[in-house]
Amino acid sequence: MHAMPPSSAEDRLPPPPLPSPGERWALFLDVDGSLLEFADDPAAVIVDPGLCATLDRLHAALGGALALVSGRALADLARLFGDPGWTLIGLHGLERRIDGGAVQRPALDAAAVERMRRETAALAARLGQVQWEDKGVAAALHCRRAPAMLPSLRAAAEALARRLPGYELQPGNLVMEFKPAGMDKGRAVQDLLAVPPFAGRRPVYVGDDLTDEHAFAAVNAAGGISVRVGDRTPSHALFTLPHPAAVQAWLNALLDALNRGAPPDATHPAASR
Ligand SMILES: O=P(O)(O)OC[C@H]1O[C@H](O[C@H]2O[C@H](CO)[C@@H](O)[C@H](O)[C@H]2O)[C@H](O)[C@@H](O)[C@@H]1O
Repeated sequence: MHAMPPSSAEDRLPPPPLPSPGERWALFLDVDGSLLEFADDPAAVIVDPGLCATLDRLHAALGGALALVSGRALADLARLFGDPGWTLIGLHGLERRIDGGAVQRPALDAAAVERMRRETAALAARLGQVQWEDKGVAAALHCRRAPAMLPSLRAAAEALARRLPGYELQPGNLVMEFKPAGMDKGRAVQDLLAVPPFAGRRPVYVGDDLTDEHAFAAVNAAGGISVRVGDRTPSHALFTLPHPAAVQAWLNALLDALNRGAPPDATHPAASR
């Protein structure tokens, strides 16, 4: 990732703009902590049907150029959001379903995956009060129920990661994640910006966590709009919103602005829904 900027100006970040007339945006949205409030248990987060309806309408108004970009597995995103037609990026960029197409995921070394699963589960059991989240080829060790555990969790996870070939650590909000090495949300966003329906549009990325910094840097380099949710510093983001409720309000304002402007891209099937 790019080096983090100094944090001096972070608290004075402005709220994100709305599109100028005729401006074509591609919208990338992180999930936990950005669209959704945190919950103690990752399986317990709630998705308001009103949010899904807003995202459906934005998907149409943006000519299909809407993606969720998450650390969750694709199957988990589909469970939460009702298997939508929007582009879904899971496991920090590793799993992809672009524009309702086939699921793409790389082949991985089965022995390395199995070892990661076994050793991360054992670490969680050994530490106690740490929740092991099974994400198939990735795993997350959560300490939201015992935040004081974070320093010892981080130290133990860093030591384990050094012994797990093919894996790297992704720190997050009261979590240490083990993910296959070499992929991040920034690369995923860059890849999407090269293909329809995202190509040729101005990227806009909304996210809250360290994993989103990769995407902020990629979006800034492409002349886009990076929006940090909350007040975590330092950050590459150029704009900010305080919490998921403010994100949802901004998404509704964005939808209004798009509907007042040019009609949606009629070449994309989402436009006729
Ligand atoms: O990239 P995201 O969509 O933000 O996903 C990042 C991780 O989010 C989830 O963990 C976080 O949210 C949980 C539910 O609110 C919370 O309990 C946990 O403490 C947070 O770290 C998810 O469980 C992970 O798999 C995602 O990678």
